[in-house]
Amino acid sequence: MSIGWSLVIPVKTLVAAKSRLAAATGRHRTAFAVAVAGDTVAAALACPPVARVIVVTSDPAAAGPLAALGADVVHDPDRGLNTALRTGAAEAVRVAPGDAVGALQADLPALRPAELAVALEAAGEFDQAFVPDALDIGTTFYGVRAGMPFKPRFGGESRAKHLAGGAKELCLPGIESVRRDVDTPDDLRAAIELGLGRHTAAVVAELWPPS
Ligand SMILES: Nc1nc2c(ncn2[C@@H]2O[C@H](COP(=O)(O)OP(=O)(O)OP(=O)(O)O)[C@@H](O)[C@H]2O)c(=O)[nH]1
Ligand SMILES: C=C(OP(=O)(O)O)C(=O)O
Repeated sequence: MSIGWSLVIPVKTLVAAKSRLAAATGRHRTAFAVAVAGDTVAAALACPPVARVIVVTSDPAAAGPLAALGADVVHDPDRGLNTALRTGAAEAVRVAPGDAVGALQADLPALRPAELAVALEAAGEFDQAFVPDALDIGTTFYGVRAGMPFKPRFGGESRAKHLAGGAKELCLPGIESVRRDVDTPDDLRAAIELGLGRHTAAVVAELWPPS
């Protein structure tokens, strides 16, 4: 039987978000950050093993639209990314102690529910597991089985940190959209190739109207 998952999605304060895309997105930068998080949340909620999505943010301008999509929102204590994730995970365990708990980055605008389901099914085979990002440097997903300690090590070269922490690296075919985080203009081009979700596609159409 497949297991249920609570997914924690961290969204940083919008004034600081997507700084590496500031030049590319201009005055649309915060709308872009909310749209990318919106597509990530919507795809996660559409993934059958996902029982709930818990967004951790201290920014009301992100919390409102993401709650409207169906996410639960937990306030970020603003002590860094891994503290935000642990805060969300504690809420997940409180509401659903029998479910697995995962952290999913908020910058996956091409995320496909079926590909996320493949990754979650594989992750459920291990006490702790992770998905490396498209560049094999960072991490897009880290998760633990119910009852296992949740020890996210995101930030910088987090693929190596998760490996060192004993998490199983999930090297799976067919999960490109789970690995496709968007931090730079090159990342955005690659995500456009995969196919953006509707929120991000709308902002990109504002940025670069079809000629
Ligand atoms: N809640 C919360 N989320 C965070 C925090 N720091 C980073 N994040 C989130 O973690 C993910 C990766 O964040 P970063 O790559 O550091 O930031 P970014 O806004 O995506 O991009 P840059 O500004 O270019 O670094 C994104 O989903 C962020 O929203 C934090 O302190 N709190
Ligand atoms: C924080 C991370 O991601 P990013 O590449 O978005 O900074 C990470 O991969 O651990």
